[in-house]
Amino acid sequence: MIKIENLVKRYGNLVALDHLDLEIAKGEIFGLLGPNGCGKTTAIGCILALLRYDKGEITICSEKMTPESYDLKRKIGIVPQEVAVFDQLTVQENIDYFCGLYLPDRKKRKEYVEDAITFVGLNDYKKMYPKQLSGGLLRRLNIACGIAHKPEIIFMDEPTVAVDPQSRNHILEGIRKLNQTGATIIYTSHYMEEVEQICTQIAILDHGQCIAKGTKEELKQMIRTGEKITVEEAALSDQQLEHIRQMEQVYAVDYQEQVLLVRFDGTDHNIVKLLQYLQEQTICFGRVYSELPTLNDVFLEITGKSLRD
Ligand SMILES: Nc1ncnc2c1ncn2[C@@H]1O[C@H](COP(=O)(O)OP(=O)(O)OP(=O)(O)O)[C@@H](O)[C@H]1O
Repeated sequence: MIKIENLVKRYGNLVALDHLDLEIAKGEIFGLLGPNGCGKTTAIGCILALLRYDKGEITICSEKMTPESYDLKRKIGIVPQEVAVFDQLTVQENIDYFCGLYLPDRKKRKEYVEDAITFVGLNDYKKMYPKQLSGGLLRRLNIACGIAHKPEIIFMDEPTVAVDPQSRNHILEGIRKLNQTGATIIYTSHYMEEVEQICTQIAILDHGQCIAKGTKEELKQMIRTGEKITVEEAALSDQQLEHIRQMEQVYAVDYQEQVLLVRFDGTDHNIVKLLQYLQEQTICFGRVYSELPTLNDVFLEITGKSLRD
């Protein structure tokens, strides 16, 4: 549905997109995940022909996207990172205005605007002005303005930044529902938990390049970490740490301020083996917990740094 080939975008000397290749199939919730400044917003700007680029090819529904591609634009909804609404219009009027850019038919528009208001849960606020809304409700209005014309493809650029947990869950649930009604969603975020929660395909970006792509399961299979076990308040000698390093399936051991973190290749029986060893050595310890790899581990293993850095 969307194909990006060899895309290069420079801002002066800075290469924001460095030969980026991506393909987004119809029906996906496609996550563009990466740290701040990796090029997510720039990629969206280029796809939507809002930004000129230096090199590459972008097609949407097999058509080249240009600033004049009005038929294509009607199929697309955009929820920008910064809330972009008119302060002098009410919630309802704002949604009607944005919907009207694509849908001239007034009667149909009235119905679509009502649907959008219900969809984002702003029924009690439709006569209010943006300045009267909380940050979370404003974000919901931003979404309603982007999706009211029922687009087939929706771009959402970090829609949950600075949003309270209740609105955040409402937004994530809404994205799933939009997808279930047939929309293809392109969702950018630097929150790996959200991307894991809702995205059916994920591309991890770093320095304007796609460093890995696949489903979350596929991405996690690309890395060595199978399981991470943390043991708190454990007093260990250097020799004991060395024994743990030598244990089967262990490939990395980190020990700081009495917190032991052991990474295992596989997922089988690791906790039992580790606890057995600690007991044999009569080592006292506090809380013990096991975690499966996250998308942050994928990013960490590929780039050597954390998504949160
Ligand atoms: N108009 C601009 N002029 C110069 N540099 C820019 C401009 N817009 C973005 N950049 C730079 O290009 C790189 C990519 O920025 P971009 O906003 O696309 O990243 P992002 O992944 O969307 O980050 P964020 O999550 O912070 O929005 C960054 O280094 C940024 O500083």
